[in-house]
Amino acid sequence: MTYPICHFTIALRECALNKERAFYKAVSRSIHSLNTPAELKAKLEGIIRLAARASHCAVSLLLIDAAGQKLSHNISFGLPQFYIHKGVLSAADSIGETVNIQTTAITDVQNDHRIQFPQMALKAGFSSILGSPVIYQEKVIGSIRFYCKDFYEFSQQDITFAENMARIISLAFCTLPTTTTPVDNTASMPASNLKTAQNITFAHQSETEFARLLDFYNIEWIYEPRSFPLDWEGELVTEMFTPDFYLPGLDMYIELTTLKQSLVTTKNHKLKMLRELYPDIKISLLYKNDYARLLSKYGCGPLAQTRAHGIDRVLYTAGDIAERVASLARQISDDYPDNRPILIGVQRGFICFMADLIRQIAIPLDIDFMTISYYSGSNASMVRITKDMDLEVAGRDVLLVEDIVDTGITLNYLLNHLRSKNPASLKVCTLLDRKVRRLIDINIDYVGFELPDEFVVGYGLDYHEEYRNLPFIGIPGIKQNP
Ligand SMILES: O=P(O)(O)OC[C@H]1O[C@H](OP(=O)(O)OP(=O)(O)O)[C@H](O)[C@@H]1O
Ligand SMILES: Nc1nc2[nH]cnc2c(=O)[nH]1
Repeated sequence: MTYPICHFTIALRECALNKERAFYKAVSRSIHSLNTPAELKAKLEGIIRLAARASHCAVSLLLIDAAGQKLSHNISFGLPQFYIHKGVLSAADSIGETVNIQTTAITDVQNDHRIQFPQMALKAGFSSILGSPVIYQEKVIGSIRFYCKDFYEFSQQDITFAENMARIISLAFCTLPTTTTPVDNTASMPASNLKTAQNITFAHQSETEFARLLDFYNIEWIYEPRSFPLDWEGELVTEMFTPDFYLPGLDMYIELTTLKQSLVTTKNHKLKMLRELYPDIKISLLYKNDYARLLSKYGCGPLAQTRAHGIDRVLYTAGDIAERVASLARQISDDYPDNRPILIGVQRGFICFMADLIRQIAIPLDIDFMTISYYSGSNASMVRITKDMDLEVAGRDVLLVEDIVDTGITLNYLLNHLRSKNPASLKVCTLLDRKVRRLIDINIDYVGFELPDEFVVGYGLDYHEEYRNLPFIGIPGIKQNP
């Protein structure tokens, strides 16, 4: 099918008049891509990439599943892997563009009830989101979303751009046979259909390897996100430089280099020019051996890598954890200014968390421990205490510290036990909260991270007693025995 460009002149003019050439170029190029013989997926990837580059946002195409309930990231650019796989998004409870059939803006994701994974948005550093519905055969089939790092009041130009890109995506779907509805099927898609280092076409092997390392460590990256003009003849750009990667977490561009001396010399020259022309831009030229140095800034590195044998990917780096633990410790210090709480740890997974937490708490406190074990009762798994606390709890403020709350069975049992000892107050602090698996609804006062539905190890958590000493929390490659 061929789309005459004149159909879009109004949209093009709107963009051209309203905002930067970047929007105009992205709309124009996306329309042109519709008429190329490329496959649908390649066209959509191109359109999302153009939208991301023009808007300087991470951009994702989310599609609704066949049942009309679940919304999943299908093609995205600039989103970290943990954010893409963060868990099930309910189409009805999500930010609403797919239900209200209109472009929807959220300017502060941390304080908006429509955001289903605020912790993940916080970790990814997103502050504002703009979503516009994608309509196919008069039905909303998904949405294009723009994720901004800044708190941003989206302008009419941004909204017009999002709507135009959504319309172009709808038209791209028109190349499907008319009997097919383009619903999300990412759950059943092989992993290689998702955007990872495995399915981007990189120019060089070293870039593929570097992207895999970044994916492994869950470090957000964007491939070739921006070209910097370096030389001009009049208005015409005669020399450009496109760094290989941008790492939003470090606000740094990375250019990888091979050992070919001729290329290194040219790249060094271009980098020198770039630094002179754009002094605020941080860029590094990396040799292969420099990767480790860079990764160590994230609290991971060669040491962690060797110990991480069998880990598929890192969910929270040592740096992420340290940041969250410090923030929880600040909250706890503020909440118990005068009354020396007792922090109770539950053996054994709590060990790293509690050790780090108490060292960041700025008020006097006591610590104590309990050990529990599980056994099979007549028709269910039961918990029992094999080592109780040593300190007297009556009349004291008690804070129970857990590494993870999953079904809530353990916590429920422990809270009932502690309540019977008449503490003055009883609160719970957990590093990880996997709400999706909850069987007993319990209020948790301090939560480090809301965990997606993944079995995790590291930082005290084990799989058959392995991995407790990893400095990060990751997802093991093995399937967990229930
Ligand atoms: O919410 P629930 O489903 O009850 O699960 C939570 C429990 O699981 C973990 O312990 P685990 O059994 O892994 O033992 P460990 O602390 O010795 O690693 C954690 O420390 C909690 O006590
Ligand atoms: N190691 C580990 N222990 C758990 N206990 C309950 N959930 C988990 C988990 O995800 N990992």
